[in-house]
Amino acid sequence: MATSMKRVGIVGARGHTGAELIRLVAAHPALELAYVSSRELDGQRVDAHVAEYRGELRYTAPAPAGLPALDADIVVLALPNGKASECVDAFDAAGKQPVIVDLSADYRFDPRWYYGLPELTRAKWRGETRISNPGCYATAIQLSIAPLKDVLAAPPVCFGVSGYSGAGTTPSDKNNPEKLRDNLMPYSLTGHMHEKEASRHLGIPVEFMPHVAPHFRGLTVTTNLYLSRPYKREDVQALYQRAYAGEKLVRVLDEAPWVSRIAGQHHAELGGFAMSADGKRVVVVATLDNLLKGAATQAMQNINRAIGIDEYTSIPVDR
Ligand SMILES: NC(=O)C1=CN([C@@H]2O[C@H](COP(=O)(O)OP(=O)(O)OC[C@H]3O[C@@H](n4cnc5c(N)ncnc54)[C@H](OP(=O)(O)O)[C@@H]3O)[C@@H](O)[C@H]2O)C=CC1
Ligand SMILES: CC(=O)N[C@@H](CCC(=O)OP(=O)(O)O)C(=O)O
Repeated sequence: MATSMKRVGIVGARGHTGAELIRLVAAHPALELAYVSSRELDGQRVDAHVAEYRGELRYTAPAPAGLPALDADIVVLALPNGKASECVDAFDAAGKQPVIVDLSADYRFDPRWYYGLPELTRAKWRGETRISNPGCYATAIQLSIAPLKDVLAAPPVCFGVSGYSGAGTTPSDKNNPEKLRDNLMPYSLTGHMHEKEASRHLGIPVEFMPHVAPHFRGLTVTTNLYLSRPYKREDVQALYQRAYAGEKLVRVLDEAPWVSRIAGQHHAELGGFAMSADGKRVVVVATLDNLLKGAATQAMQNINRAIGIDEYTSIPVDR
């Protein structure tokens, strides 16, 4: 084992996002797993559940108070919403300060935490080691709106459709394949957490209407933007191309992207740019894999930056 390897602990590693993180860490040249936690899989071998991981590690189920003693350099919290603070408090109480990346919504409104959506907030990082990872829809919404946010005549309206892995593994209507068959399930049509999150971080009000669909992974956000003056389609598209020039994980397309093409991919796609006849309304379509750019891949970008290595290490970015 190379001594320069940083050790990662994943708390909530049985879940969909935890499993994706195990894959990314397994492929990483500078990271190794210190521990992966799951109450349900306690004692079982990791390689029995995540084939990409090769090693002897088994899942364990430490209580939050036991986490600091496990001595990870980086701790990823992949727990349901509302569960992060007991872990964070345990590190505070023990006087330990690993890099903590929280995948839940718990710290997305806390100014003491860095909100890590690198393509939009990279310049705001001040060396914080507490990083709040954005929500999946909130990532797609912000990437869709950011290039035009200063020329809008009204709040953007975003229609979202997610695969059901977005609803995690705790059984509910939103991840029940029986109830989703031949169905599109609307929910939280006003006031969704990601509506508040995107509004807060863009600094403008955003309206968001989520739905969940029968596919497993990948989401689409279709956003209607009213513009304060007429634009030509090529000018809008050029604005997006400029905004994301050099971004390896954001691709600006001509046509509207399809969710079926983004499953398993690490980047987000933006396209469509359908203009109204008067040039004062544009519709932008975004897709991303909610478990990757919407969660684990974005967390890996944030971890890489926090430990001072290339942001894309271990993330496949081939075109
Ligand atoms: N799924 C997605 O697309 C995205 C999810 N997120 C966020 O990431 C986090 C994880 O999501 P996801 O992987 O989908 O969730 P899952 O439901 O798939 O996994 C949750 C994990 O937490 C553990 N867990 C569940 N309940 C508790 C509890 N009460 N106390 C301690 N551990 C618990 C589970 O393991 P065990 O029960 O075995 O201990 C499991 O490992 C959530 O906050 C989610 O909002 C963010 C972006 C996208
Ligand atoms: C389909 C589905 O249910 N999706 C989840 C979003 C997943 C996510 O990013 O959640 P957090 O903001 O909690 O991290 C939802 O709408 O709550």
